[in-house]
Amino acid sequence: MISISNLTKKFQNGKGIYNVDLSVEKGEVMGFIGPNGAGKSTTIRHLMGFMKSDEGTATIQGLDCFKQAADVQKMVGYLPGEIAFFDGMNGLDFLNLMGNMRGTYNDDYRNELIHRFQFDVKTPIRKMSKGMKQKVGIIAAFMHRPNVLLLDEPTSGLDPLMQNIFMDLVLEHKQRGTAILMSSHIFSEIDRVCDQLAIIKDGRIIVSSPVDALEKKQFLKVTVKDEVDVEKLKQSPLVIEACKNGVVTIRIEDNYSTIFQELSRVQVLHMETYHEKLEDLFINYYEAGGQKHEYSTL
Ligand SMILES: Nc1ncnc2c1ncn2[C@@H]1O[C@H](COP(=O)(O)OP(=O)(O)OP(=O)(O)O)[C@@H](O)[C@H]1O
Repeated sequence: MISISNLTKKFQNGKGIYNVDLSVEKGEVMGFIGPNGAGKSTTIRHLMGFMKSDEGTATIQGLDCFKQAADVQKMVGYLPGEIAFFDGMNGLDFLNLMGNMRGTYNDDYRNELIHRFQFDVKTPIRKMSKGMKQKVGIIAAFMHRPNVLLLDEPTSGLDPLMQNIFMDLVLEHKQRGTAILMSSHIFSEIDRVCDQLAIIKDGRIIVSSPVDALEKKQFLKVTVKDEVDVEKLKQSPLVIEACKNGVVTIRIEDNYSTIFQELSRVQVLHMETYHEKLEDLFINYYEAGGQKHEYSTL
């Protein structure tokens, strides 16, 4: 439904996006992450037809995002990173304006969303907090039940309760077959709702993978009695990820028998398991430019 092929846009300052390939199918949520200035919003703006690429194509449901921008913009639910509001409007005025621009109305669903987000539509936009403005943007993006949603940092400014309501909403739309591309800096949110993940850095996609396929390592942190025990473990066939102050971090790789065998040779004072979080995995990519860090002996 969302398809980007070899998309390249070079700004005069040398920044931009290069050879970006992405596709999001019906009923799929793709998390789009990367450091500040990596090119997430630029990619999403091409999908909305706001920018003409130097090379490559972006299509949504078969429509060319630049050449058929008006049709794309009517169809898609778009939440920009920063929403531009007109002066003097309240929330309801803005939602009405968006409905009129699209020419599609679903008042029952719009009211349901207003209720779910506990949003006071009468508040003038100039008096709204950042979170309230974000709620207006979310309702505007979802209220026509689009087949495609492009969400640029959607939970920015939302409190944890509202973040939960938002994620439930994303899961509901995914269930009904919506294709969703969502940029985010929040790893727990990606873990919870996304099927696919793309990491962009310096304008280039460095990882594109189903979230399930990302290898999340598991570790055993063992506190041993003394340096002699530490040395014994270092000399063993176990994969030692780190050693610090008598705490040895061992990578678990379905080698439980070996682990128990080797631990029986040392005096264990304390032991706990630890799962690598999605966040740890990403930080490695962010810092290493696509090269995963290997061992670190602290
Ligand atoms: N119109 C423009 N003219 C020149 N440079 C631009 C323009 N738009 C974006 N850039 C630059 O392109 C790069 C990518 O910006 P973009 O806004 O896409 O990043 P991002 O990944 O969305 O970042 P963030 O997480 O901070 O929102 C940045 O270096 C930005 O300064």
